[in-house]
Amino acid sequence: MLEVSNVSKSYFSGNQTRKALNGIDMTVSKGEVVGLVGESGSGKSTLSRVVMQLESADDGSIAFNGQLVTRKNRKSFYQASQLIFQNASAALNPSWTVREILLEPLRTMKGDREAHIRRMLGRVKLSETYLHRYPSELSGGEQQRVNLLRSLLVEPDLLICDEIVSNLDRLIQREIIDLLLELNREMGMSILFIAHDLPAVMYACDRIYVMKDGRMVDESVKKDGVFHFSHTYAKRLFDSVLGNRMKE
Ligand SMILES: Nc1ncnc2c1ncn2[C@@H]1O[C@H](COP(=O)(O)OP(=O)(O)OP(=O)(O)O)[C@@H](O)[C@H]1O
Repeated sequence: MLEVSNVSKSYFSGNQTRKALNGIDMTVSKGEVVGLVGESGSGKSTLSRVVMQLESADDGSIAFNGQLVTRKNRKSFYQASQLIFQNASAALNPSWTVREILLEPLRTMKGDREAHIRRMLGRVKLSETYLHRYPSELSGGEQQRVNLLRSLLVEPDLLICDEIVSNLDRLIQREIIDLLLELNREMGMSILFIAHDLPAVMYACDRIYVMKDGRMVDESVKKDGVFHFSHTYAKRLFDSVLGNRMKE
């Protein structure tokens, strides 16, 4: 479904060039939940922005269902693929009600948009009473549900979640992750789950990529609930949490 091939990206600042992405290969197949981890600054968010064509790659290609994704055709890609960020409150327009926020992505939809929203509210376990509230009247977890729902309304095939549970407490984190997994099972939606929280990634994902200094250094598929890494850095990273897993 999503195929990232040999993608590189450099930034220039203060007379210096820094390679944020260095020959990255990554795939996400239909219905797969894939994790992307790595220390701060390893390039995870840059990769998600390049995939979404919010920034251009210097080299390499992004393909979705066999079609090359470019800045020119990114609008049609956005029907099939959605990106959500960590900071839900910043992503939601504070002067709009939840109803207005949710109507916005459906501007071009034909048919009963309000009915579609009411149907989808249940999926993220919010009631209709929330429709008239403003973002400031919602808890962090509720804001992230609205943010998530806004992305789900267009029924994407792929959801890229960039640190979406980082600011939430453990219980709410678990609720949001379980919600994502339910959507994955029921709608067959693929998920690229970018996070620092290794126990959460190990719990949620079928396969995990590990990035370091702009390179993809390791990859592992979950077998009998366990991941096996071979790269020294990845091993060290995951060994430190083995006794501390988010229990299924
Ligand atoms: N707009 C930019 N201009 C210059 N350098 C940038 C820019 N965006 C990112 N970088 C640099 O690129 C590298 C990768 O950053 P990126 O935000 O992708 O890392 P990350 O793995 O997502 O980190 P974190 O986990 O802290 O969010 C870092 O060295 C960062 O300083």
